[in-house]
This record gives sequence, structure tokens and C-alpha cells, in this order.
Amino acid sequence: MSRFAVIIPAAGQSTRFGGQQKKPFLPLAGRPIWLRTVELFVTRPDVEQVMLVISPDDREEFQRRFGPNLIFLDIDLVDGGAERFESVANALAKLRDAVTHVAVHDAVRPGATAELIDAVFRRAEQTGGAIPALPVADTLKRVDGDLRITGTVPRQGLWQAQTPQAFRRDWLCDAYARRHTIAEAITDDAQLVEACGHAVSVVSGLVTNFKITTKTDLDLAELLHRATHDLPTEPKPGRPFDDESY
Ligand SMILES: Nc1ccn([C@@H]2O[C@H](COP(=O)(O)OP(=O)(O)OP(=O)(O)O)[C@@H](O)[C@H]2O)c(=O)n1
Ligand SMILES: C[C@](O)(CO)[C@H](O)COP(=O)(O)O
Repeated sequence: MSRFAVIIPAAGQSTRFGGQQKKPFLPLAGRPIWLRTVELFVTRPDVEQVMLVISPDDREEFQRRFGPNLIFLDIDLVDGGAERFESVANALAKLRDAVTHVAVHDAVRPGATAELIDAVFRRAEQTGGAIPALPVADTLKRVDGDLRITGTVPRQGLWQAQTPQAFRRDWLCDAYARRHTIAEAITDDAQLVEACGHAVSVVSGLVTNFKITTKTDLDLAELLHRATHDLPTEPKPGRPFDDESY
């Protein structure tokens, strides 16, 4: 039977999000985003190990604020790197022996569902590697620095990649071992596996499994989470939205 390790990168700078706090540590419907994401995986019977990757700069505050959560959840905390793929590489160095497959899921995609994770994991078991993705629905424009359109890109065959992305352990580890030979920017894990010549399969992604990149994304995630979990969609008078007791 397959045993999955799940790597959850949360070591980015949240540059596009802005503000004082980094986005994975902000509340979503009263609980930290990273925690909501981790909870999608920790109780799964096919998951052997969960690793949360955070910046070394955040470790002290993270331990202070969330230390008890870590013990309760039995997850490993790993130091991140300057780029997402370096954060993932650091976690791959700490895989437990029993792990047969590895999944990588952004800490800031709390909208994944058990059904989506099932679909990705089962497809990865069958084919060696799978990711969720959605076909591009809008017309795509190439735009220059002066905000002038310079071309229209045919969208046929273009899909938007999501996470979790899951692979055979040997495929992902071999691909990461060769990461320094890749010339272009590395923006997801499948890209490295593809570069090794492996065919990576796609399963149908979810519109609601979007990456929280900007503040608008967080507002949308908050509304969606409240709607799907039957929580109030307006703060009660005198009580903030991030009140755990809602
Ligand atoms: N060096 C990095 C960069 C990103 N990430 C994580 O990878 C996920 C997807 O990255 P993104 O949403 O682009 O986050 P940031 O890199 O923080 O965003 P920005 O580019 O706006 O700074 C996030 O959970 C982020 O914390 C990471 O672990 N290590
Ligand atoms: C991995 C990813 O979430 C797939 O869509 C995405 O590529 C990460 O985005 P980033 O902004 O380049 O970190």
C-alpha cells in the first residue's frame, strides 16, 4: 500500500499580498490558513508524514504562537529556502523511510477537498505523477510594460496548474536532484518531473482550490469558507470575523 508524505510550503515572503503578517499565518474563518491546509492531510490513512516548511525568520514566532498545534498534529517543521523549489528540496531531504509517494501542496490553498486529494493521490499511484489543473477559460493577451496589448495567445491546450501535486518518491527526488540543470524559472514541482522525461497526468482541478495570492483572494476564501461551513457571513456586532468561537 502507498504511503504519502505531504510537503506544505509556507516559507514565501507574501510580497504580492503585502501587509505586516505573512499570508499563511493569517486567520481564515477564525483559524490560521496553514492550519486549515494541514488539517486536510493529517487524518488521512494514506498519509505517513506531513512537513510544514517555514522561513527560518518565522520559526521563533511560529513556535511561540503555534507550538501546541504542532505537537498535537504530529507534523515536522522544516526550514524554507529563497525560492519555493528550494523550500521543497529541504523537505525532501527529511523524508521518512516508509514513504513511497510525495505530494506538495501550497499552504495557501485551503480550498482543496478530500475528493480532490483522493483523485490526485490515486492517479499518482496509477501513473507515477498527477496534478490538478483547470483549462484556461478566458482569452489570453500578451501585454507590454506600458499596458499595451502586443498579442493574443491561443488558449487551446493551456491549463492552469494547481496543487496538491503528487509523484512517486523516486521520480520527485531524482527530479529535484537535477534542479540546478534547469535553465528557466521553476514554478511548480511537475515542471521538474516533466524535465526528466516523465509524463505527468492531470485530474480535474477545482475553481475553489485557488491560491491565496492577494488580499482579494483572502476575502473570497473567507466568504467561500463561511458559505460552505454554514458560518455567519457578517461579523456579529462587537466581534471580529477571526473570533474562534463563531
Ligand atoms: N521561498 C518560498 C516561496 C514560496 N513558498 C510557498 O509556496 C506557496 C506558493 O507561493 P506564493 O503563493 O507565490 O507565495 P509567496 O512566494 O509568499 O508570494 P509572493 O510571490 O507574492 O511573495 C506559498 O504557500 C509560499 O509560502 C515557500 O515555501 N518558499
Ligand atoms: C505551485 C503553484 O501553486 C501551481 O500553480 C504555483 O506555480 C506557485 O506559484 P508561485 O507564485 O510561482 O509560487
